[in-house]
Amino acid sequence: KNLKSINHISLENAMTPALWILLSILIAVKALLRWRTAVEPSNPGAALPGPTGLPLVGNLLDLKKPELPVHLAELAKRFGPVYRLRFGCQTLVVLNSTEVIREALVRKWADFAGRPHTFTGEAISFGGKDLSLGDYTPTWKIQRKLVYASLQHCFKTNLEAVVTGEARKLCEEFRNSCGISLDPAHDFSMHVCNIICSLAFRTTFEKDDKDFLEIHACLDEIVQRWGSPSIGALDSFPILRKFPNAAWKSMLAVVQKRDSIVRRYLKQHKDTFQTQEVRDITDTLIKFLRDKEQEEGSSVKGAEEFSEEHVHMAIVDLFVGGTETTASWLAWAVAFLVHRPEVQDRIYSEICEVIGVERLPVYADRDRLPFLNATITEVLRLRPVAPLAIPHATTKDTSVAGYFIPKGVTVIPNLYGAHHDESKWRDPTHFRPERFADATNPRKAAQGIIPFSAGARVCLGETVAKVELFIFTAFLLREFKFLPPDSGELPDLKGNYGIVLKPKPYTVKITPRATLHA
Ligand code: HEM
Repeated sequence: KNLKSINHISLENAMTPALWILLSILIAVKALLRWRTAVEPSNPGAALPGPTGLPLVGNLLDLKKPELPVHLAELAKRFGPVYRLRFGCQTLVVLNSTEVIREALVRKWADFAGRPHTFTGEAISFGGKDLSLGDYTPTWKIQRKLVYASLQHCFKTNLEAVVTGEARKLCEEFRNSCGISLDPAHDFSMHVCNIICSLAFRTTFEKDDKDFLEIHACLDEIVQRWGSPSIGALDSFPILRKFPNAAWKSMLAVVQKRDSIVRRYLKQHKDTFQTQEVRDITDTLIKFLRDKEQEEGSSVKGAEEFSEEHVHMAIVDLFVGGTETTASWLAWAVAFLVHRPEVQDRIYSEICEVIGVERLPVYADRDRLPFLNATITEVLRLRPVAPLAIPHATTKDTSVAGYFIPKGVTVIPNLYGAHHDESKWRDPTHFRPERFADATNPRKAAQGIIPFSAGARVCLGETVAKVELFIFTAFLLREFKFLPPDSGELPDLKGNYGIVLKPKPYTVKITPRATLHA
């Protein structure tokens, strides 16, 4: 009867402002209830503290902050070292201290070894066949073991020679540019990329090589775009995938270009690492796993799914992981050293005293150069180049610091936050290598940082990176002094916070130290 009478009321009369308000409230409440059930199917992180979010978009405003790791560290001052954020249909748990990160990633490593399945991640990696973005599956374990075994093989056979060769070439180039104000970022990228190229393809790029510029531009663009909000939103708000997205379309075009370059390289360098050696190692590894599992009476999990695409993506990962990170670290090291020339002088004196001028530094010298090591550690602390690591996902219901964390939740280890924890570090924002050099136990002090993350997903290139950081820094500071450019402008130490934390472009003047014999 009521409905009938409503039918007789004209639309204009019915839609009075009061009715509009009532309807809007009803829609908002319904959306809020729906959103809550979607985000917390079993009311998981209810006990976890965290900032209040807006309906539907949750903590989007927090996650859009330009200096995200810094902002997340600020939130930890209010909510403690473990808290949650909500974003669309996702709940994120942020870990902000060395203790909670180690508890999760080391003590409960298997619980936190997963990666979130994202629409964008799967689209750029042949459906998740990626080493760094792939979830914790039996096939992923084979992929990781394979790459680890290959890198260990390189490490034992020719890593130091390859790194030394590139450090020598870099010094030669800087020698030719002495007295000129220049931006060293491009040179760092090229020589570090050449290390990966030497290891993977047994070939190197020449300066300004077209292929190098192309692959570098592709990977740089993918890393930059992937961190952008317009692409990130596709993972959190599935509805947006139905609408045209120019940024996503052009990112897919770059991914295609990346794949065609890598494919071309895989074809061109048939008899090197990624083909014969990788296949040999894969075969040996799978045979080993088969034998082992046959003994135990079950088949090798994941071996059937292992494909060429897993090798392809592993090579892409080595390029991305191995170029952007180390090159950015070198650029940060020089930027900080220009601000503190007396640190450069102290390292130079240490090298002269321990190694002398007759021979070149070798990796075995590292324990005898404590101040150089302290400087490397301090740059890793202040500017962890992967400040939020790569998002992890819980593989089962678990807990951190007593808080319940359900299966399938995205976990962000804020390495930057852990390295700037005021309860741990005095003057955490200041560049002071002395904090490690003058510590009673410098080795123990250095254990307070986790720039390579930890546990099942610890950086696969950590050993390679450590050789690179030591050899490059020792070679450069033994031969040159880095000064502000003629304009006198010091490098900006704030940086651009993307997936990789890079310094803003700057220029320096490189001057030779003294006549060296080696
Ligand atoms: C200063 C240098 C470097 C730093 C600070 C660094 C740091 C990191 C961090 C924080 C992660 C994420 C770990 C996690 O998700 O918890 C990572 C992952 C990774 N890194 Fe590095 N990295 C560096 C250099 C390298 C190099 C030289 C390579 C290759 C030769 C490399 C290859 C990788 C790979 C393949 C992964 C993915 C591992 C996985 O998901 O299992 N990295 N790195």
